[in-house]
Amino acid sequence: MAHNGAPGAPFLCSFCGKSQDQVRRLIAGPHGYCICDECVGVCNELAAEDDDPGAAGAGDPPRPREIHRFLDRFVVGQEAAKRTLSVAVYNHYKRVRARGPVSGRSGDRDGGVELGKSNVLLIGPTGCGKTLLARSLARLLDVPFAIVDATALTEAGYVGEDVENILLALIRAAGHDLRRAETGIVYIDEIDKIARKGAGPSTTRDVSGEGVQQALLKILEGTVAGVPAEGGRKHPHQEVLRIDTTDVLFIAGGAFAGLEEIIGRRAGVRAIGFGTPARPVPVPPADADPLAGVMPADLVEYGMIGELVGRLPVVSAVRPLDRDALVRILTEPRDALIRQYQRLLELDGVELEFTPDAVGAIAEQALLRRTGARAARAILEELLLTVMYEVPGREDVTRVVIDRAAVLGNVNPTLIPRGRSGLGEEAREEPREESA
Ligand SMILES: Nc1ncnc2c1ncn2[C@@H]1O[C@H](COP(=O)(O)OP(=O)(O)OP(=O)(O)O)[C@@H](O)[C@H]1O
Ligand SMILES: [Zn+2]
Repeated sequence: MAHNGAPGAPFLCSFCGKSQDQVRRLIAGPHGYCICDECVGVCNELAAEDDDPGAAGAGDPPRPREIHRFLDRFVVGQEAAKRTLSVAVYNHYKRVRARGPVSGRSGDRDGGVELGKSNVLLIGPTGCGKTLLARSLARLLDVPFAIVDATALTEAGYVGEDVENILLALIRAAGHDLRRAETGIVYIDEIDKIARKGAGPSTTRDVSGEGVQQALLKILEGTVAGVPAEGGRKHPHQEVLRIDTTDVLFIAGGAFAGLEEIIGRRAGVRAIGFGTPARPVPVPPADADPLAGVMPADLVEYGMIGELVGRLPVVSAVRPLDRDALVRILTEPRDALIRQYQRLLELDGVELEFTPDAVGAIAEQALLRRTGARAARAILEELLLTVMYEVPGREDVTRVVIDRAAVLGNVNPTLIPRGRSGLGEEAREEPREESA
């Protein structure tokens, strides 16, 4: 290591040996050691790699079982989707590693075998964990994650956003580090809303969804895309970022309302087709998920173009959340909704307590709204509005108890003052009609 001891001698970087006039900046440390700006940069990169174990390159990708276990910490139920995603993600990052870094790649082949991408299509009702699954995967792998809405996209030439803007969202999520962006995950929400016009029950778009689907093909498959650095439309004077999407994992999600009927009809047609079937068509059990048996042809009939379906080879379904699942979502995950509000009130020095039947009542009310766990948040928000309004500044209140009656809106939550410990009926606040 160069040591800057000799008087009069030029200062040198102790790491690379360059002198002050060969670098932009030379920083002197104690005992005559120095470091130049270039070496600081290298050190930063090394440090970033160290605390970035999931990113492409270092180490083995987590095994499907580990991925599943990690997802369990954040997502309640949806076991089928977790299994499928665990395998798809494991295979995806295994392929990425088998090929090596994008920059040093000779071609897309590995020992002559084409390692195709396994982008994922997640179907199922709204608010049941599709986005959460994708987000949790990105968290596990420590890769950049972007959510984009398919309804905002248009094919080139129409008013709206070019599909390349999907990648801009990813680049931003990667802190404008293109190499890192190339290892990320993109969740494309509402993919069902770009179904072809005239097909499927949900055709609300004016601009042909088919064009958008076409435009998505290349990006999903893997291409070097040009992304306008400022977003919006491409124009000649704009800086264009080049990003290779070969290693980007795309997860598309959509509710596909009405798909059950298409699946059912297909299954039914086969059963009552010409002649009597030689063997009876197996009837799925009554409680089976109707979406679980989805075939590519069903998605095409729904209005997705075949090529796009082909580029989303891994398909899985999330199920509607039942009362039980909603109760667990409210209470179990690390950042469960009820825990969030408890923490919030803790900051005011107040303990927030829900009786078990109160949690059940919240779940039941949420079921009625048919927006999955999203409804639970809305209900809690409405329920706790009075509490969150009243409690700050009320030095006398130490505990708030929410029971079933409070959830059902018959009475206000019980505010328990200092010195009292039980659920005193006399402490219950009367529903108030505040005069302004
Ligand atoms: N299975 C689940 N486990 C835990 N929390 C869930 C689950 N499903 C939904 N949630 C909660 O509800 C919120 C909304 O869910 P999410 O965004 O995953 O819905 P989605 O299925 O992607 O719906 P959409 O297609 O409308 O975006 C999540 O942020 C999460 O808090
Ligand atoms: Zn140096």
